[in-house]
Amino acid sequence: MSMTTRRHPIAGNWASLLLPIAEDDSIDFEKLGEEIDILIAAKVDGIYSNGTAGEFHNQTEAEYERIQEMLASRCRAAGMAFVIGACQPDPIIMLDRLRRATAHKPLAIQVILPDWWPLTNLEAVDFLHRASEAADGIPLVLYNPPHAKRVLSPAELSDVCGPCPSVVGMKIADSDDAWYAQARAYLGEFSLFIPGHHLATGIKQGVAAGAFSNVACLSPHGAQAWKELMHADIDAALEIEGRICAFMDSHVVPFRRDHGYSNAALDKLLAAIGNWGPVSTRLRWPYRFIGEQEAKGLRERARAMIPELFAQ
Ligand SMILES: CC(=O)N[C@H]1[C@H]([C@H](O)[C@H](O)CO)O[C@](O)(C(=O)O)C[C@@H]1O
Repeated sequence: MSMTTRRHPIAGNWASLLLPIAEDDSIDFEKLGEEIDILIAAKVDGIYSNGTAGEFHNQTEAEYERIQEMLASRCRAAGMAFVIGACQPDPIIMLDRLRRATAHKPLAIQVILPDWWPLTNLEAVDFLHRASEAADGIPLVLYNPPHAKRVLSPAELSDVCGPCPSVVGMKIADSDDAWYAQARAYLGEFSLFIPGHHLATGIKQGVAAGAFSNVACLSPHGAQAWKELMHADIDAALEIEGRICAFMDSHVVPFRRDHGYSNAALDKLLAAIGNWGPVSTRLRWPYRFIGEQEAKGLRERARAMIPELFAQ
């Protein structure tokens, strides 16, 4: 497949569907419906389910089904783009989730590489071929997070995804200028999604198509406005990025670095700081979550450091 035919228009600011978890550890589906409607009203570029922040690793198959059905029906009615995460560490369950996702006709389906015993490149190509067949024409985005068993370099991503034409994008962590140079050299034909708080840098570098974004966890509407500013005035957007990163470094990252909370716990903290919808900081057992009072304590700080994200 040539560079021009693989290029897919998927891009922009994608909001993560976070699960409202009740005190008894059940998913509150009524609140989930409200959350989807709020994200649709925020006019984000798209909504994606079942990322790490969507706790794909900690739900039953029946819950998986109900989450995707709810997202797809509401997005379809509103004309909102959506992506379904079929991600699962177990390849058999992942392929089954992927097959079931195709019925909803999402813009794309996200997969990871099977993640118990790390795959070789040959095994990864084999897996992506089988996933492409199961996806039945729906494009795939490979999610290779920094905590994956194998974190692939741009050259390795090209080796693994190149032979599988259904893979149109990748959701990966960025790094320094040398990484960006490698990404330009090897991954030009793919839509690359990088961490939300680096999106202005990724766009300035000519590499990022968008982000499945932690900034959208904090403020879906504000993250959308910030993304639009990147196309109008990249220097202004970079200046805001500096303050977003400063906020994350001083007030959010320490929960992981110093106290061992998971990335999903951080994303739910961001949503509770933003206070835009019915999502609390609660994660499903056995994962520990950050107390709601921490979020309340950071609301003013976030608004003082990055007012642009909260302007309506
Ligand atoms: C910093 C940031 O944006 N983190 C986001 C990451 C990255 O997009 C991904 O790891 C690629 O770097 O994806 C999530 O974990 C996810 O899929 O649920 C949401 C989280 O908010």
